[in-house]
Amino acid sequence: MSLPAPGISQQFSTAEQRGMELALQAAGQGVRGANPLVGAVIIDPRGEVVSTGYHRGAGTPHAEVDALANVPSGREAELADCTMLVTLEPCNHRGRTGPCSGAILEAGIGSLVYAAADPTDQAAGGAQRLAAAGVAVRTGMMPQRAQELNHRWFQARREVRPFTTLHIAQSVDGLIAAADGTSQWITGEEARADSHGIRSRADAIIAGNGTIAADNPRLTARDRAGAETPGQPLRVVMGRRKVPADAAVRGTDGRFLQLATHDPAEVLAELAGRGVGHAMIEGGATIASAFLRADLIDELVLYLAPLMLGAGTRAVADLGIGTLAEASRWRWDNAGGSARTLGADLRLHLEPLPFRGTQKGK
Ligand SMILES: NC(=O)C1=CN([C@@H]2O[C@H](COP(=O)(O)OP(=O)(O)OC[C@H]3O[C@@H](n4cnc5c(N)ncnc54)[C@H](OP(=O)(O)O)[C@@H]3O)[C@@H](O)[C@H]2O)C=CC1
Ligand SMILES: Nc1c(N[C@@H]2O[C@H](COP(=O)(O)O)[C@@H](O)[C@H]2O)[nH]c(=O)[nH]c1=O
Repeated sequence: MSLPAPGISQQFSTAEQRGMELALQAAGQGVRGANPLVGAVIIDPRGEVVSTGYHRGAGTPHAEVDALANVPSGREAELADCTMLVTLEPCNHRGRTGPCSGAILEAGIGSLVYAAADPTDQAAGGAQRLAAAGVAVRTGMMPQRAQELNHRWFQARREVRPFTTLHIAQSVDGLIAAADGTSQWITGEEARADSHGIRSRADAIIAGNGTIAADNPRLTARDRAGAETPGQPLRVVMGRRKVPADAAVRGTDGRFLQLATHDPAEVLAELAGRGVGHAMIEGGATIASAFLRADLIDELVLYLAPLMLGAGTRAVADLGIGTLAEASRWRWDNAGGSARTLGADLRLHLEPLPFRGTQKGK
């Protein structure tokens, strides 16, 4: 069986289109990070949904495997007559989880439609493998929607750097520290627990030397009881002054790295070389602004606390924008929710506008 060239549209039934729509929605329940958002839906020959699945982040089952696990017991034998709609080409490699192409073959799915091709060398080739094994494989359905869903993840892959999340905990008047430099704590316990969730998923946490001097942070991922969670991220300090020997960020586990540079691209290249797929920037304002100026932030998680400081450190410093037409424009990111309350605070989730080719720093 030969595959159509990606992008060549084919005829798809209304039920298949509805299925892909549901798969895209399911994908949005996941979390952004080292892996893209992916959703999968299995429909039967009548067009009824048999099961739905989505990927919950690096290290958890892929969407196709989740959808297969959600097939109601007793219906497994029907899968040869069913179609799986998946937002990204099924992977073909064994990463932290097994290859999806293998799981699909084992389950006996008869037909598969995927929206976007997987651009990664290790993962690509899943469609060919399935087609070669006799599965009816089609693509060309909603490719733009699927590309846009993960547009910054695809960009990060193309640029060979980690997907990068900027975390900001600020007052309603946009400050991350008071006039005397104190900042602990602006956000409450619920919001901070959420931040630790991001830390625990990230492969590296980056802070600037200013934050190290002001806060002496540990930058570890901890649960609500204060215990370190398994698989700690690398703690990275960006700056030329040597981090003091007794700084908490050094820790004792060897997972500490100082990069004596002010260039965000250099930091991300170094981290990519060390296998970091997801980096989280925890401030302060100077390094956050440097990453923003270079258009290297893929996701912004902004916690807004109901307090005002009037004077202090602004969350973002000069971005080199002189007039409104040059504003750095973003959009609300629905993946995992674009706005929700966490205790007394608000959690806002944003992503850069897709395809903004004229962004400064590009
Ligand atoms: N509420 C929140 O979410 C957070 C608040 N904070 C607060 O923010 C404040 C610290 O912010 P800030 O002072 O901006 O410090 P930063 O943490 O951004 O560190 C700035 C330092 O990092 C080095 N550096 C790295 N990259 C660059 C660059 N591109 N340009 C210039 N310097 C660079 C320099 O040190 P060197 O001279 O060694 O090269 C510089 O002095 C503290 O008060 C802290 O409490 C911090 C994090 C989060
Ligand atoms: N002030 C502030 C944050 N500040 C961030 O947390 C760091 C302290 O980390 P640790 O020592 O590991 O607990 C600090 O240096 C800064 O990067 N985070 C938040 O979620 N809310 C807040 O109000």
